[in-house]
Amino acid sequence: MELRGVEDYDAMSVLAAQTVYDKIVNSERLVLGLATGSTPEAMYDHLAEMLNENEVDLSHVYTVNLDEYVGLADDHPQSYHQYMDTLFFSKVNIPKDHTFLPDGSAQDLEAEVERYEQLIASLGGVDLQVLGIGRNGHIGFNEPGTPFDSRTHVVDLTETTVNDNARFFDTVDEVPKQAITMGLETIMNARSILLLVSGDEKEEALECMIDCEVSEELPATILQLHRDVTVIADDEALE
Ligand SMILES: N[C@@H]1[C@@H](O)[C@H](O)[C@@H](COP(=O)(O)O)O[C@@H]1O
Repeated sequence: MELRGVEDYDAMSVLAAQTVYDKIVNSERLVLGLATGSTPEAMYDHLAEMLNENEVDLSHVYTVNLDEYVGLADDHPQSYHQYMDTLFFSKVNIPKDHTFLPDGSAQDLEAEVERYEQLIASLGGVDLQVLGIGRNGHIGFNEPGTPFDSRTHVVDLTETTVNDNARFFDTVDEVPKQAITMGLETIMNARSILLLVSGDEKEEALECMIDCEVSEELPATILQLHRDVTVIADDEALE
């Protein structure tokens, strides 16, 4: 695991964007795993700017997102579909039919998780997976206790996660209580992982991800077992 410390949120975002940019321009074909949440927001901004300034052709890029809330339609303002459209896809020219997220409004959720896992496999797996981390050490929406051999699945969100994400909704009651997420094995199958961590509220989760014994109770500790993880963390998260 390579740990790169940077001064602040913006420095983290620029370095992350540069890392993804380099991978895009140096690949003949690339499957990018993408994350949502507040952490990667500025990375998407910088990345879109770099790609547009240099008029980079993106026809070789495919994207698969980590997760989506259950029960929110694609056009719901707080759905991850909307997040990705607003913050990234609408700003760059990745072909529309190359971008994928789980369908949280699917009637048959079991069929949907199976479809999504198959889709990732049919793309040839993820080359570079961008990740954030929850305060309780979750990655994607894999909450503490999720089996390490999990594939894409439906999860019940913990109270901590529901409360943490309530800031994006009008009231906490509007936060969905379930989500579809790539599983821990799905994430570990990515050839490279880029984990972004910012802010003092993530300090404990980061410290534990690096130093705690690997345990299903602390999902992010599984990353200690991956061969190619780069962590970009800012001073507040590292202090
Ligand atoms: N499902 C997302 C994760 O993918 C994200 O990494 C994490 C941290 O979010 P934030 O970056 O807003 O702190 O929680 C959310 O629940």
